Amino acid sequence: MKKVIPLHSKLDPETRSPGHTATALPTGEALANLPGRWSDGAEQQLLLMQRLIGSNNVDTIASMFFSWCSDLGLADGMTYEAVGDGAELRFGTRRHHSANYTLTLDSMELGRVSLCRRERFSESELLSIEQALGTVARCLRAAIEYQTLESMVNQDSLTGLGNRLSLHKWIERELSRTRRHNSPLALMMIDVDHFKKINDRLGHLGGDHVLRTIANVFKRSTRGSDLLFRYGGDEFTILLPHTDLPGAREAAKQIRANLKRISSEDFGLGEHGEGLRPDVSIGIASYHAGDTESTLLQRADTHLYHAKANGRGAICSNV
Ligand SMILES: Nc1nc2c(ncn2[C@@H]2O[C@H](COP(=O)(O)OP(=O)(O)OP(=O)(O)O)[C@@H](O)[C@H]2O)c(=O)[nH]1
Repeated sequence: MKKVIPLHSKLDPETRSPGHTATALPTGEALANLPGRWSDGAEQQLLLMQRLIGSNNVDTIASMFFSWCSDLGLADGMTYEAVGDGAELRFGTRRHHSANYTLTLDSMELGRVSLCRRERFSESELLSIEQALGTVARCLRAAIEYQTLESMVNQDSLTGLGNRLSLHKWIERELSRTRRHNSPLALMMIDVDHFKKINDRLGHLGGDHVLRTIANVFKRSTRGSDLLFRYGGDEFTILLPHTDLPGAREAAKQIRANLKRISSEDFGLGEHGEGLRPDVSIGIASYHAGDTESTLLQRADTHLYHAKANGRGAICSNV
């Protein structure tokens, strides 16, 4: 029969037993005086902690917890449902008996864990799992906080693309990869045409919606390996690793073609309709031996300037 531990199980060590930290590892004299069963348990918990310490990635923590459970025969399969986007990670094999937990720590939601096994879970096994989940919860909280801070530092909050700071980091990384492997690299500078007019007619919030919609077109029009950034205002940069100039020009054409497919309603243009439909100008530079971040950016910017000067809605590059 299916054994299910209800969601909102007593997992938070602070609420599980006030004044008693269920997941705290006994140390020194206290550990020496514990009965064998408990020192075995403490050893297992210590092993888990050693695996988890230093990991600031939610997926890695979930995977390490599952491998710990699996090594101890505590689970054949596991799912972890993250908070926020609800992304689900699956490990091992699905089985009949399950133990389900919602992880919270100090009122912060940390996701749902469901462990499953062919055999029923015994009370002492469930206790071990719950103690371990206390440790996992602390590591998850630190990882989630770390990832939130990291995205605040590197992400543009309006569009979800990388910001200028992360562009700087990625160009450096991709340039050294290109030099090492002698592989092509291209960079696009994109500027929305007459965006001031759009802003003036739709207001700042309407303008923001147009920028977000355009950014989504960039995401859909490029490869998973391409790196997208908002350079600032209505200007964007796309870094295309392993892409030569003809490839980058194709990608730029695809972006403009996909922009044309967006309806006026989706852009939120209201009664202004087609007259206000946004287009973009694109300047492309491909890597030349000796290029640095600034020479690559400068060349793409010069080509963008020519695209603007040529009447906008154009793509310019070095060939
Ligand atoms: N809605 C919105 N507008 C922004 C944001 N950042 C910058 N802008 C506006 O973007 C507009 C950029 O306009 P300009 O740089 O003058 O260029 P343009 O009107 O696009 O003209 P061309 O580039 O020459 O085709 C300005 O009106 C800025 O106020 C933002 O985050 N949201």
